[in-house]
Amino acid sequence: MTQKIRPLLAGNWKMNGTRDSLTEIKAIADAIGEAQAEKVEALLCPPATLLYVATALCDDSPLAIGAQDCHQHRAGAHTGDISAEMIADCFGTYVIVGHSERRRDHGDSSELVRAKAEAAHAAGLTAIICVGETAEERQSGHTIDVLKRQIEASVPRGSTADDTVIAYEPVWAIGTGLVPQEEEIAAAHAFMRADLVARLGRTGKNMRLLYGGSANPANAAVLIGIDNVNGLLVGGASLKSVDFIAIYNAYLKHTA
Ligand SMILES: O=C[C@H](O)COP(=O)(O)O
Repeated sequence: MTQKIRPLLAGNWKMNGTRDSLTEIKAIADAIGEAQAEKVEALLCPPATLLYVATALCDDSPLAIGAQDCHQHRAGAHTGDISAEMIADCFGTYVIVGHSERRRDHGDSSELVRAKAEAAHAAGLTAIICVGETAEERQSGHTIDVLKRQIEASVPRGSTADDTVIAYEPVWAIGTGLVPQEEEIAAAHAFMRADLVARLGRTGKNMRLLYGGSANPANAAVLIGIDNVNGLLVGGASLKSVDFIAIYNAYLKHTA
């Protein structure tokens, strides 16, 4: 049976944010009540330097806090990395893996992304696994092939709708102000839904599929109304509490 999917609004701060920015996190945490969060889950992924203090700030709020990447191993000689266990130890509950900026800047392959997602699951975290095509891949008509390949290689076989979220982020839409046509997003999400159902059965029906790429308060209402879009992964517009809260309120309105 397909259950009602609780949407997820996730903010990814990327390499932005210092202690001064904690006021933004606090403002978001204060704006979201338990009753609202039952309708639309909210998550912020600040840089690792703010993780622990951010979870402490959100102690009385349903705002979830997550990290932007994790190492595939539990511990060891990996200078500069953090493990999924460390994220859980800081009371983080989510981790983004396979973001295109990690794939581009650090050469994360889909196989490595799967190992990271498995590490996240082992630590009790929910993994947000990012997939998406480049501009060249879209122009050459390979969008669906790319999504198929990335999902096949990046999503662990035993994934569940509770421990895994898939984020469709066309690389060319990230931070550019460019957003795909509604039909293009709908087609990508319909493909991902069918592919996940074929791979995972009922789990695939209930897994949340986020859209990410230049989402903002002005276009959020349209994006969240697209079939099989169960949430947004927001970069730039998550840095200011007023923008993130505006998107969150648009989501609440949509679910009312
Ligand atoms: O993780 C977030 C995405 O990369 C989207 O970033 P953006 O909203 O700044 O385009």
